[in-house]
Amino acid sequence: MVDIVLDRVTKRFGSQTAVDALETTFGSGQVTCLLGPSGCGKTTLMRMIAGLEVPTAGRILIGGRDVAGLPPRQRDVGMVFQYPVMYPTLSVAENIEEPLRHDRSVSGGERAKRVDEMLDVLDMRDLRDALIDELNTGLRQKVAVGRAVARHAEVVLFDEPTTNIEVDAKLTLIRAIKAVTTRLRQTIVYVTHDQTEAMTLADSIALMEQGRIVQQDAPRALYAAPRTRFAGWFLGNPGMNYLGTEVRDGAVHSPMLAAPIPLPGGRNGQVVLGVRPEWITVGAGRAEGEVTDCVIGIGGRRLMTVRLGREVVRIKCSAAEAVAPGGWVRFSVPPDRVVLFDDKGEAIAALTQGVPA
Ligand SMILES: Nc1ncnc2c1ncn2[C@@H]1O[C@H](COP(=O)(O)OP(=O)(O)OP(=O)(O)O)[C@@H](O)[C@H]1O
Repeated sequence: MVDIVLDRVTKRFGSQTAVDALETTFGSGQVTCLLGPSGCGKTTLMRMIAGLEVPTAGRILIGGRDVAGLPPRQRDVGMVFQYPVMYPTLSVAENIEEPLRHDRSVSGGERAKRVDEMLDVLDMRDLRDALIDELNTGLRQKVAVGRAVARHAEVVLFDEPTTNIEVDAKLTLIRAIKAVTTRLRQTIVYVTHDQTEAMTLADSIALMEQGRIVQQDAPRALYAAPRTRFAGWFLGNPGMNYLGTEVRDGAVHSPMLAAPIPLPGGRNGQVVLGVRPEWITVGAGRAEGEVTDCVIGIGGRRLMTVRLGREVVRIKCSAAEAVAPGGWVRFSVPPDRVVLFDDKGEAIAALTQGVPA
């Protein structure tokens, strides 16, 4: 197994910096998801790892080896793209086997074994002899996954492989990718702007904004303890609530808190209190606001929009707890579910809480 080390990797297109002095490691045998808004540099970074784009500055090391100057073929990197290239007149099994035929180190017996392994883990045994032309886009993409990983490359790169797939087939494909990555423990870099996909697949999420990785953490840690307001907003549906909150006598005062939270450093003034909609407890508390909207979400949960003074708070709750628009609701937040941010939008480290379950 190999890790991927990025050593101040930069890519500029003219005056535009697409990737900005990235310095990090993508763990060996792990799935790292590159997540971020459109244009933040995910694909460019991926293409540099693959050798399809040359960095303007910095080094990329795969398994300790500087890959500068190595063409894509010599990098031992498999790839799955949005639009896979396949042989329409060959069967599923033949398509998976095809790249292995070019590898002299893989014997005929070994090839057959790997094709069987792929059909098995992708749950495609029944489709072994089906032609690619007969498959829908979701199944074709599964075959593309099989082709890319059957080579047993040390590194496999996925560039938004589920983008063109219908919703139902998407879940099946994600499950298949999860099964493959868990079984083979290759080092995976997976580009997506779909946070659910990243939360499902990733051992580690590298959240990108404007060519930089702003936070790299396990999905649960990134979700529970965002280090910036951007991270709190980008993850979650909807993202974190942010409320301007007063600091007085060395403590944070908010009607949402049962008691003030002491703030080290003796600062006074304002901080921003961040809280996720589902972390708010409904039914009791000092905060009371008017419900302006209430909609049904995933699993029958309700998303209420509540006016609290001049602020707007979104709250996720059960159907039984929900209050119709025009009604009033009381609510509170436990102190260990609060993230405080300074005026630059950075979490106040001393108060970043542990990762709640
Ligand atoms: N070949 C190129 N020439 C000029 N600019 C480019 C080129 N490739 C990418 N860029 C620019 O670099 C920035 C990063 O692009 P990139 O495609 O890497 O982002 P992304 O995060 O993958 O976006 P998306 O999610 O939309 O695919 C963008 O501003 C883009 O316009």
